[in-house]
Amino acid sequence: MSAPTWEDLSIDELEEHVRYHNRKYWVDDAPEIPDESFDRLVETLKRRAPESAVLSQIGPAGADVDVVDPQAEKLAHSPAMLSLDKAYDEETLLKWYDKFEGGVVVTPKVDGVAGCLRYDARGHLHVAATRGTGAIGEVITEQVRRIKGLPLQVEATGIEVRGEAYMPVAVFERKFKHEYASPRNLTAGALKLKDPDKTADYEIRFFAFDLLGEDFDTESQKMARLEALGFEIPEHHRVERDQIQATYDDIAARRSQLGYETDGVVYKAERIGEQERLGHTAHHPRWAIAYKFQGDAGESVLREVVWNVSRTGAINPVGIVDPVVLSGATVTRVSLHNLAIMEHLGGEAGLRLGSRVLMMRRGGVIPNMERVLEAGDTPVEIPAACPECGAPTERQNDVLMADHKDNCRAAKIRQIEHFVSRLEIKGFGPKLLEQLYDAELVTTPVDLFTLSVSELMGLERVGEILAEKLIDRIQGRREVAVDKFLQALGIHELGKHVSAILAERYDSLEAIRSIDAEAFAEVHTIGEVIARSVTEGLKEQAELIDALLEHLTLVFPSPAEEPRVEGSPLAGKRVLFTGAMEAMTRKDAQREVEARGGQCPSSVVKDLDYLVMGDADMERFEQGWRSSKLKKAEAINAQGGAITILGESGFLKLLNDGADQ
Ligand SMILES: NC(=O)c1ccc[n+]([C@@H]2O[C@H](COP(=O)([O-])OP(=O)(O)OC[C@H]3O[C@@H](n4cnc5c(N)ncnc54)[C@H](O)[C@@H]3O)[C@@H](O)[C@H]2O)c1
Ligand SMILES: [Zn+2]
Repeated sequence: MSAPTWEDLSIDELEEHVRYHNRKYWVDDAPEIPDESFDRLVETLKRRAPESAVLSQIGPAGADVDVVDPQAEKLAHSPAMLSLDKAYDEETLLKWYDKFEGGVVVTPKVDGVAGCLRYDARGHLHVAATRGTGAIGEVITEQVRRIKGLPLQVEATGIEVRGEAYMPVAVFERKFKHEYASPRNLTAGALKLKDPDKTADYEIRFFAFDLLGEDFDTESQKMARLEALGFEIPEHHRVERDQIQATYDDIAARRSQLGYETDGVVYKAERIGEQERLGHTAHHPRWAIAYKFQGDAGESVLREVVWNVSRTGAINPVGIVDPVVLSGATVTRVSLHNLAIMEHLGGEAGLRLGSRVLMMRRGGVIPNMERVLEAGDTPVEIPAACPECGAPTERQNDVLMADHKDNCRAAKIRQIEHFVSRLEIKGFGPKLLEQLYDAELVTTPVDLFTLSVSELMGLERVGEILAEKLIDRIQGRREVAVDKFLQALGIHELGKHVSAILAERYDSLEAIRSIDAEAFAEVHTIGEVIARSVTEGLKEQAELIDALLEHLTLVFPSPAEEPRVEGSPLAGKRVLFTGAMEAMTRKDAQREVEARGGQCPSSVVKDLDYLVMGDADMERFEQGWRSSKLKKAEAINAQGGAITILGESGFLKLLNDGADQ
């Protein structure tokens, strides 16, 4: 199957797409399409409209000056740090090769962040900068000093070294792969951290491949000199015309073993004299070219859409496509996420079977249907009933939902899953629950409480130790706070907030079960819809509730005010908790803060004093992970806020400080 095309776009549309994605990549650091797809897009524009002005605006410079942070200290590059010309086949490459004499040097194209390092007259690193717009970069000297293996002093005077900062794949896999899309974006982020000490945690490295300030006859000599000065250099091969394609094939074949991400192979004229003769355009040197890898993307045809009942009860589409090889693996199934996303993919006409589609592996992993290249003619049928239980479906905003019947396996498993998660009974993931359901050991939440060690041990991959642990956890939840219990019932609209209100206003479950919908609707923030859903839900679940009460004791909050701790450092402070802590629930932590005269706003506000999270999250935070709350707190601090970010241990210390006095 051929590689992706953007053939069906007009020239205006092509230009618009190029500009849009170029900005996403360079300004927002958040590309929406794989590089390969972007390169194809540019190629298509180049072929269809070689004179298009947009072609000369690609790259950081074309994304406007805001590539460079206006607040940052800047460094002017001289000569400018340019892009590379691109080739996608041997023919183009050979045409280029024939323009000069003396062969080429071939290196992998390192997919990182370009930068330059200047060493002063005594050989000390004195300034480092990003490529930025190519003409002007951001100074990142202190961050670059934290790059491991980079010489801070060299036996040379007044030189400039250029190359690529990158994150080794092993580091990405070990520390970041669950949280971040790509090592490249992470590298860019690590080099711009406000606190340069944190840069060290990213274990960034630097490949040098250019040296200014000394003269050489050949590219090979330059590489040898860089190495002698103590720089890490990428592997490089001196080759002639007949080896051009073979060298590419060889590097491509070893791509996954290189230890760093590469997006192609770079060829440079070996003789510096030839390089000077050829010169450069405003965009790239004429003496170098990048032959980019292909294969993470491919075309296929959508044949069928099947529907899965998801964990949330939504019925979601999965596309069945003609086999297509993406990054070396054959793909035939692709999640279409939900009804709205599926419809959006198909444009106005909706997604149709028989459509020619562009498939990609994002970040080389998860197959995704990127877009329809040519619409098919058979509309996808949206199921009128749940494929598992036959309950009628109905659209709810973006998803197809159904009021699943009692015998709907998927919906039942989901109900149990919700129950264990609200009761915080750890260890019961979806796989285990499916096994328990299919073995008819747990078909309702009540069954959990009569489950035995030997029954659990009969399941796949459950040994005695695990079985005992799991049973202990269930038995350890026989006393449960009433609000948790209410949430665990999985009644529509009876979530955290409403459960808390009920727990506070009533002191018995009987009272809660007999509340009057009309009266409840009057309660602040409740209203008619919620009141009706909750009261009806409690009636519908009467049987389940009765059965659960055979096993559970409900705990109501004690109305007695906790004694106030005087003189606490938390008095008058605003504290927000995020994520999970070990020693106490968030709610308990909030009570402790309030007992000390502090307040707990429900979001990151300007005058927040502390943002508190579990120690595990704190550790991740120190390694560069950022939740949206953390990002917001940092943004507020950047504008003069004074939010202290604390781990659980730090918070406990603050709590106890008060008690000491
Ligand atoms: N996904 C998107 O939406 C999107 C949008 C815009 C650009 N991009 C991607 O950005 C890149 C284009 O940026 P560009 O044109 O400025 O850079 P480029 O791809 O032309 O490459 C130039 C860079 O390659 C680096 N490089 C790595 N290894 C090298 C080696 N061995 N020898 C010499 N240089 C080496 C240099 O540091 C230089 O900065 C492309 O990969 C493109 O796909 C993607
Ligand atoms: Zn169903």
